[in-house]
Amino acid sequence: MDPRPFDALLLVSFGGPEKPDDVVPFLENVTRGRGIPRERLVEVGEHYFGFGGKSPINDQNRALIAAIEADFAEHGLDLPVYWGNRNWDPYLRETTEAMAADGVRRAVCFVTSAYSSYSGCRQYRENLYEAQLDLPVELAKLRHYYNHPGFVGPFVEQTRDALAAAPEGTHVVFVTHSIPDAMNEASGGPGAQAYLRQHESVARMVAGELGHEAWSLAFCSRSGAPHIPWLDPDINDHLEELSAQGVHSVAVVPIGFISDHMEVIYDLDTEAAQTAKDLGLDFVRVPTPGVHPEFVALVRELVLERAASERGEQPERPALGDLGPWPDHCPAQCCVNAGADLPVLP
Ligand SMILES: CC1=C(CCC(=O)O)c2cc3nc(cc4[nH]c(cc5[nH]c(cc1n2)c(C)c5CCC(=O)O)c(CCC(=O)O)c4C)C(CCC(=O)O)=C3C
Ligand SMILES: [Fe+2]
Repeated sequence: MDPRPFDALLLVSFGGPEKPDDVVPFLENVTRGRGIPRERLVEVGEHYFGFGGKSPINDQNRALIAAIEADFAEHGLDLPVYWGNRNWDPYLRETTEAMAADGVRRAVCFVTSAYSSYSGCRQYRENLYEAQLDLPVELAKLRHYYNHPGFVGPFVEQTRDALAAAPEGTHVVFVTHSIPDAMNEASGGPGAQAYLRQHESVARMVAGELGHEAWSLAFCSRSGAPHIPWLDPDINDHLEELSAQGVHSVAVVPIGFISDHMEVIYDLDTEAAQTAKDLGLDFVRVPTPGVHPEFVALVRELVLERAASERGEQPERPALGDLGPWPDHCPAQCCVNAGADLPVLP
């Protein structure tokens, strides 16, 4: 259990409002310079207000950190765990300042987003670059883990359980966050479409593992202006299509999310569930990894893998499916956002 050269783990996440007064400033943080229409912001604000002005994401990160600390202790891994967000308190910069004051010099970063995209990867690398600027703390971001057994395994297990309790002929709909087509094109490098390919690979793996042939991939949480193309089909349109094709039962598997974010509890559990109800479709939503022990163990395994790699060893790099393990460092033009040229963590 040798974490050297690292002396801390930093959990890096999105952040979310804790109370009604936080909602508008949070949305302003998220959308600064992102060109999101006003109507969309009002609508998304309503989703948060509908849940008491509180996002589930912060409590989920607190639970994940507690589970990681327990797992580290159980395995004799002596590494303090810190937490910093892009859009809400505790902010990344404040956390790295606290880390510097505590004497941390080299921290490994686990980001709560599993796939390649500007929003889920490069933007975090921009944030991490800024967070460590002029501080004596060096940060290292862990590789993407969408195809790690500790991420895929819980989906396989929990989809199997859901199907065992669901009617014969249940169609599996894998769901992730929609992103603009252009963001998908740029993900993983110009024209690489890593975001879509990675999700297709995970969906194929889970369905293949279960020997389940009736499945598809759909998207939720589209925002942006209507004339800009985003990945589709939208989950609600897709449910209508499935119903028209004679499907009478669906299991929705949110492979794009590591825990039950607002997108999951609103866009899937509230909105898509209502669409299914209106169509007379049986609807079950499969859990996200959350604090599943295999997922918690993934964090430790990735930390030790990267530590070994930094020490010049050649650790095993577990990866399922046909895309192979993502490298420790993203390629140079990975997930570039059109128009922006901000410095990033290597
Ligand atoms: C790929 C992706 C992930 C990665 C998956 C992951 O990290 O898990 C993610 C995570 C999240 N996104 C979140 C919330 C929001 N995202 C927004 C806007 C956007 N997201 C986008 C994509 C993604 N987003 C995009 C392309 C936009 C358009 C603006 C832009 O081009 O940047 C907006 C603005 C309003 C709206 O447009 O919806 C909000 C409020 C929360 C918190 C949820 C909670 O509170 O539980 C989380 C974890
Ligand atoms: Fe988002």
